[in-house]
Order: sequence, then C-alpha cells, then structure tokens
Amino acid sequence: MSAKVYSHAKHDDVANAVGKHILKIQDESLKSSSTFKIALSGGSLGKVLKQCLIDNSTIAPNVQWDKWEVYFSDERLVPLDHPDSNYGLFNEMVLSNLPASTTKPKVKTIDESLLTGKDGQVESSSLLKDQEIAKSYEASLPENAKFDLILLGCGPDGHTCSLFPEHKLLQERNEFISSINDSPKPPPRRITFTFPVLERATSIAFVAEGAGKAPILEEIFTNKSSKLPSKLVNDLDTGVEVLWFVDDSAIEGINVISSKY
Ligand SMILES: O=C(O)[C@H](O)[C@@H](O)[C@H](O)[C@H](O)COP(=O)(O)O
Repeated sequence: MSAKVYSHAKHDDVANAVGKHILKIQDESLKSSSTFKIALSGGSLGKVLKQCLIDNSTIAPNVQWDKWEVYFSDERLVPLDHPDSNYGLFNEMVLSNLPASTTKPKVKTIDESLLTGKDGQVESSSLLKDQEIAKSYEASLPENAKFDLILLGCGPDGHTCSLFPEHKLLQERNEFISSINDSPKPPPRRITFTFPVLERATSIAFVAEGAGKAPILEEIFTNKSSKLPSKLVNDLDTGVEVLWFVDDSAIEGINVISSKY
C-alpha cells in the first residue's frame, strides 16, 4: 500500500486536517469497540494536538475523551514531569487544557517507579532496568498490540518512534516494545514501538512541517532503495493505511503527489 500525502500551505490547515483524521478514525473505531486506541509521539506533534483537539472549536467538542486509550509510540526514560518526557508534553499541551468537566482519557505511561532507585533518585542507565520498563509497557498494550491510530513524527535523519537509521532495533521481531540506551538523539535512554506494532495498526499518520524537513522527505519519497525508518513505514504491506500530513514547505520541489485533506 503506498502512502498518501496531504499538504496545506498553512500550519493551521495542517493541524485542522490532522484533527479531522483523528476524529474519522475515532468514529470508525468506536463503531466496533468501546475504546479508541491511539498512540502519540513527541516533538512538534504536541503543539499540533493542542491546536486541533483543544483550540479548534469544530473538532474539540467531537473528541470522545472518555473512550480514548492513549499510549506513546516512544518515550524517554525520564520522570513524567521532566521536560524531555513525551507524556509530560502531552499533559502540558492537551490534558492540562481539558475543561474540568471532561472525563479524562486513560493514558498509559511508563512505570515511573521503575526509574528510581531506593533513594528515590533516577538511576543511571542500566540495561536490565530499561528492559523491565519496556516489558512493563508492553504488558499494558492493547490486545495483540493493535492500535486504531498511531501518530508519528519524522526526524531530520528519517527516524520515527525511537527507531533510528541503521539501528539494530529496525530488525526487532520478538518484542512489541524495546528499550534503547544509545539513542543518537538525546536523551539516550528510551523505549519504543517496534515494527511489529506499526504493522498491526489500522492507520498511521505522520505529521511533518517546515522547510527543514524537505531534504529528508525528498529521500523518503523519491529514493526507492532508501532504508530510512520512516521510508520503511511507508513501505509496509500489511494493510495499514499510511498518511502524511505536511505543509507545502516540507515537500517543496519534491516529486510527490499531494492533495488537501
Ligand atoms: O521522542 C521523540 O524523539 C519523538 O517522538 C520523535 O520521534 C519525533 O517524533 C521526531 O523526532 C520528529 O520530531 P519533530 O516533529 O519535533 O521534528
């Protein structure tokens, strides 16, 4: 299945399109299930989510928060209130801005208690500890690790989740959640979805904006033999729908067919 690209000139229109897609998948999922299972990434996605799910007066009232189960496609192994935490970002941008009367979604975070030693201090990197955190997160995943929607970012090196170019985790087939302690992007200790989770999803949507993304998007969309992690997601042939929500500057000069959402 080939990836579809939706491009808009303005950031507001990109955020609006992302919001419309989230609602579409939410509504479709809730026809056959009592919960909507969504996974989020960090980075600039936090701002987009605030804009579409909180500030957008057409979309916000239609979000069925009480039926959402929120996971993170990757998470940094830091306390949940640390500035590097992807949960922390979602909490700051979205959860803390929900009206008090709203039933909060179920949010699956890393087990923070596994991060700290007996003295309550965050322990320095320990492979076994990180694997334990990954195992515990894996145990909290939906049945068969099946997500309705996974929202991803694409780093300037083509990484997505915490799956980095040429890293051995790209080949991981036995774990749904793996730990990584040599992330080239700080912080080094993280956990991440692996390809088996991405393959099982109903829909995957990348959000990538700004001229800074153009060189890597050019490689992803025009170099058929590229093995960049984001390109490998585009190449998935398991029936998962892969969409890209971009602004015009991110695909300027690139030979890729795009439309408005
Ligand atoms: O935890 C992380 O490192 C992020 O989840 C990461 O995978 C992010 O999605 C990309 O780096 C794109 O980030 P931007 O959207 O900020 O460019």
